[in-house]
Order: sequence, then structure tokens, then C-alpha cells
Amino acid sequence: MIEIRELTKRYGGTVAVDGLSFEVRPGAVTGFLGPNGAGKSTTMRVLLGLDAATSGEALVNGRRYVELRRPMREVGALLDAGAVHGGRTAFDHLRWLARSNGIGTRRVAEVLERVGLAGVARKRAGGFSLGMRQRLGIAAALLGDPGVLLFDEPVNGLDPDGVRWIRGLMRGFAAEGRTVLVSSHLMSEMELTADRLVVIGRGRLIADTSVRELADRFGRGVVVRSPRPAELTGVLAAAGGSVEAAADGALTVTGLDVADIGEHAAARGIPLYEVRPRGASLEEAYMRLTGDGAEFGAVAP
Ligand SMILES: Nc1ncnc2c1ncn2[C@@H]1O[C@H](COP(=O)(O)OP(=O)(O)OP(=O)(O)O)[C@@H](O)[C@H]1O
Repeated sequence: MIEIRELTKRYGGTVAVDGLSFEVRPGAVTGFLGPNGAGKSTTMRVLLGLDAATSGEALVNGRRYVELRRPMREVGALLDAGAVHGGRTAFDHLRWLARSNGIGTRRVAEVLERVGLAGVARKRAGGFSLGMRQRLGIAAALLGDPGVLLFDEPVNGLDPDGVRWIRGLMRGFAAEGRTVLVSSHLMSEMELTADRLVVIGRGRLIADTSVRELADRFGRGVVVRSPRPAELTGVLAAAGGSVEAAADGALTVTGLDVADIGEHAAARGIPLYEVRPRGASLEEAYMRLTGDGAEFGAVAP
């Protein structure tokens, strides 16, 4: 559990975080979204005790970082994948971290396995690609088996395989009941990874919502036309979609995407005359939210 309460952080004349409050709960991936300079990294740094709050507080499991008795067992973070001693092997890097936190060597082997680096454990980290350094950073975050995980822009610079891998990993951590907060400036990424979204702009909260609520609020869904609307409605509802019929015979479907709808209709031999996404994409919703923070006001949790 993460609690940010009335957090403000100033650097000289710059207000990086401005009276920010939100909570991040376990068992879900929460996307921490905002344009460059919105205050995401600053919030994470204060959470991790790397920066002091000007006022307010940032709590992990009810405590400030400095008050955690065994911090690595409570919170793990990937902030900067470059922060590895290049001359050390992956194994030695982790063993050194583990030792200084009273964690045994067996755990080092476990986390290397978990992130897929067991095969290169004895190789020097200096020769690792960005994707491998990212994996090593995640292994380090996992050493203490913490219930809270923070990732700052973890997919930056990764190839599509690396991005997919990180996505799956985060969803796995959430499924294990951990609290997962992942920052990004890309809604398109968070749409595929996160269950909940905390959106900030200029250090302030813009939205604290679920991906689904935001999609509904901005009128998402797929418009479908078919000569057999009643039959199609039954099929799509059975497949988990919500279907609303308009007066002109068009159906608006939420909870299924264009491909799902096409597949289900094809499987039953139901002709489709039109299938098109309706309204703003989440990306557009995000641009509208962050482009002018005042325009829509805060979205309640
Ligand atoms: N150490 C610092 N000294 C002075 N100003 C800082 C410092 N760290 C951050 N800032 C400023 O605080 C604001 C918020 O920065 P922060 O890095 O938290 O944003 P962000 O949302 O993480 O952005 P990005 O996506 O670019 O990382 C920016 O205006 C930034 O220039």
C-alpha cells in the first residue's frame, strides 16, 4: 500500500509536486501518468527516501521510508537501469546488494531465474544490453521479496519483446497481490498494462480512476452494424461484452475490441456491415486531461 498525502516538493523556485494526494492499493497495476516534468519521478524519489518532502508525506505500508525497519523487504524500485557497477558480474552485483541487506545468496539465484538472467549470471554487467540491465534492476528490486514495487518509465528504450516481457511481469506481480506503481508518459502503454490510473500534471492530481472508467467517460466502445442485430447481441453478451442498441439499429459494444467482435460474429456466420471504434481513444482522453488540467477538473477515485 502506498499513500501520498498532501505532498509538496519544491526545488528552489520550482514546484515539482504540489499538494498531491492519492493511494495505490495491492493486487493491481497502477499507472502513474503525466507529461514530462509532471512530477512523477520526484514523487517516487520522495517515496524512496531519496528526496525529502517540502511538506506532506509519502508512505509505504503506513510509514515513511526512513522509518521502515527493513526497507528492501517492503519496497523495491527500478528507477535508473544504468545504476550498475559495470565491472561486477550480475551475480556479484546482486550478492553485494543482498548481503548489505541481510538477504541470503539463495535469493540471488531465485531472482536471477525470475528475470531470465540465470544464464548470464557470471557475465559482467558492463557488457549488458539495456534490456538486460533493466532485468538486472528488476532482480535487485525483487531481492527482499517486497510487497510494494515502483517502476519509473521501465519500458523506455526497450524493444517490443522487452516491452511485452515487462508488461507480463508487472501483471504477474499484481496477480501475486503486490502493489505495483509504474510511471509512464504514454497512455498507449498504460492502457495495455494498468488496471488503475493516477494522472498528474504540473505536480497536481488530474485523475485517479480505472482504465475502464476513463474509457467509459470518454465514450469508448465499438459501433457494429449487422442485418442480424438481435442474434449478434446475444453472441457478444455471452462473450462478455455490454451491448446497447441505438434507434438506427447500430449496436454499441464495450468490453470487447474490434477483433473480438469480428471473431465472434464470424464463428456464428453473422454478417457485419460495419465495425468501428467509437469516440476518443484513451490517448486522446489523456491528451485532453493533461493538455488543460482545469478543463475537466479532477476525476474522483
Ligand atoms: N533535483 C532537481 N532540482 C531542480 N529541479 C528539479 C529536480 N528534480 C526535478 N526537478 C523539476 O521538477 C519538475 C518535476 O520533475 P520530475 O522529474 O519529477 O517529472 P516527471 O514527471 O518524472 O518527468 P519525466 O517524465 O520527464 O521524468 C520538473 O520541472 C523538473 O525540472
